Amino acid sequence: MPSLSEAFRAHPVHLHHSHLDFGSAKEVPDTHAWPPLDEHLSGDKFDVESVPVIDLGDPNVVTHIGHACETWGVFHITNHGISKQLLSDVESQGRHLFSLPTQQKLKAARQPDGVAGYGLVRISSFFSKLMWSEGFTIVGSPLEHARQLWPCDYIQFCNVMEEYEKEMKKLSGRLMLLILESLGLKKEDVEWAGPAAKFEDTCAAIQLNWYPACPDPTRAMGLAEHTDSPLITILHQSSTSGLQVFRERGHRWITVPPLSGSLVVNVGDLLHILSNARFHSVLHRAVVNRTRQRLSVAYLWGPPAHIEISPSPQLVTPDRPRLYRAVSLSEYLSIKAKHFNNALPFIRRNPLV
Ligand SMILES: C=C1C[C@]23C[C@@]1(O)CC[C@H]2[C@@]12CCC[C@@](C)(C(=O)O1)[C@H]2[C@@H]3C(=O)O
Ligand SMILES: O=C(O)CCC(=O)C(=O)O
Ligand SMILES: [Fe+2]
Repeated sequence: MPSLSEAFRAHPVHLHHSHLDFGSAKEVPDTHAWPPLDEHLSGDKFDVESVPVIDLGDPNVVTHIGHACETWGVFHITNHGISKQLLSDVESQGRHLFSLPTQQKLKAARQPDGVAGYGLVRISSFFSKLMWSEGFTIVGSPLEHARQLWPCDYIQFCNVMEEYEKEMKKLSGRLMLLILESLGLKKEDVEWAGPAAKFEDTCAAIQLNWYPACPDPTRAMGLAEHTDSPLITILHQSSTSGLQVFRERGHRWITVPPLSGSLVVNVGDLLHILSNARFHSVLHRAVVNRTRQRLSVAYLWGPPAHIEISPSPQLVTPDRPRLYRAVSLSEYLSIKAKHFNNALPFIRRNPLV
């Protein structure tokens, strides 16, 4: 999605990517010290409810997905068809990348107005403290950055990431059809789905996140709370937990444990808009661990950058007036680049109109 860079060109983020050497840190320095987070660490022990697990082969899959999107905005999927081998390959390529010396990784540093490359996540600019993580974003071909990282040995990384992108794209299209059905919509209702509703033309990014072990996890933040902007995110987390979702009901953070072989699906802001707020984009964050490092691989999937997404007319009723104006992913990302977690109100329509 090269046109997405337009969204960031107007809002360059000057992050100083040469940050802490996490491996040798004996304590959390002031630059990375967040207000104490004791609640998140007890998450697992006291969680009374858990994120739904949905078998994509279940005959009632559509009902389950609709219910999960409405009540949670996040769910695990099993029977998704992505091979264990591919998940393990993508994980080992991610580890390979983050274990490179810092100076080498910085050769592929993301530019201030760019989308792809190595560095701190873009949202870091909204916080006064730094996060306990490193990221690498792939948009389109990973070739250019992979060559900077491994001048003579980049092919395997590219092959694995390209295969992952291809499989995730197929799975996203499949999930989108189930999601549309759960909203009572037909594939014909979504013009940009293209012939045979194959969703050939879409915008996507792979975000590799690396969370080193941390001497004091109560004072550090792996990835600060945010919602994802596009339609859906499919997340593969390694065997170490860290992902948490905010539960409006109960007003607390719930840990999403890694379930071997399953993937986590998040509702993004554009799906919230398309569903006229029936589905909620889930607020989530990643916490860190005292002894274990953690890798996660997020695939963020949306419509072509300039296609306008608006609340589906079938979901607008006298009881549920249209809540948002139309917005493209590109425009939405530029609003988000300015207003971050407060972006949705900027496209909210007066409910009485
Ligand atoms: C398509 C995109 C969504 C994203 C910005 C991006 O251009 C590529 C990276 C994505 C990501 C991943 C980590 C969290 C996030 C908020 C961020 O800073 O970069 C998301 C962005 C998003 O969903 O807005
Ligand atoms: O690491 C995680 O579990 C969350 C990652 C995430 O939210 C993202 O990449 O957008
Ligand atoms: Fe996210």
